[in-house]
Amino acid sequence: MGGAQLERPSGARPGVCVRRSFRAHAGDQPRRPPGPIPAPGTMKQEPAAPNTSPASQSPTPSAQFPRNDGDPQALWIFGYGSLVWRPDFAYSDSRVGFVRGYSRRFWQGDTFHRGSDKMPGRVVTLLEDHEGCTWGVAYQVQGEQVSKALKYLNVREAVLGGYDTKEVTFYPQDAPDQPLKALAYVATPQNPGYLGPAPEEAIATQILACRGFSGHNLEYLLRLADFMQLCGPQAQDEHLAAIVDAVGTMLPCFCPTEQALALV
Ligand SMILES: N[C@@H](CCC(=O)N[C@@H](CS)C(=O)NCC(=O)O)C(=O)O
Repeated sequence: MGGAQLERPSGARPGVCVRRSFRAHAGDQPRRPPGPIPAPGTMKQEPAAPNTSPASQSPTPSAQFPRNDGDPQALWIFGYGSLVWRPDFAYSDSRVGFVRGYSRRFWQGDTFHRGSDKMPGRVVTLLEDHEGCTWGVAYQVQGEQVSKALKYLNVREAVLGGYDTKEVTFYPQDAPDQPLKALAYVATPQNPGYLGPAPEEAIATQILACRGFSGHNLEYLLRLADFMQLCGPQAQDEHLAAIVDAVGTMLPCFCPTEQALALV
């Protein structure tokens, strides 16, 4: 099942989360992710099944069950990496928006989905950052969707990915004055797959070289860059853009010129 089929945002956005202070990168140039890659599949939205109490849900590894007004039995799940384009669980509603106080970093190793034991790929996690802002998609699950989603994500994110759960405050892009409590999957430095910081050029090299059961690590990077492009110019992620930039610089080395391909 595909992931986010997001409508390209139109016009100015009421909900803007812009860094309070721009941290220039050495040799910083205006950067743009590459042109759009084939859009991900359509989102799967199903009518919610009758409510079941969250107490009967499979336990989340650590965060409490974030409750919101309205339907306290519903759960919002915040995705900021592959969940943005491939949630692969049934949900009732979805919103594009952001969380404050976190920055997204390609600092988590992945030996299953986008890498192997010998060549771990790099996927994203959230880094606590007072000035940070991370854009993504929040999915609302209700009724029996809750236990199914948590059970699925526990395997995909926690067991296979090393992620733990954390409660975050999500600001919908079109209603930032009505924030929602949501569950996010975050890879902390204590998990065995954590790789931590590296120069963005080194991260780009690793991404170009790795693939796993869910596909190439480059697809993971470019689908995320495509999502950020859809969010509009106010959604900045300098770390992501720097890695995409570095990949663009290196790709010619991986793509022989016509001359090199000329038959002798
Ligand atoms: N928890 C983040 C990152 C999730 C993520 O990328 N997790 C990896 C596990 S290592 C995954 O599910 N990959 C599936 C894929 O690459 O298609 C999110 O909310 O999107």
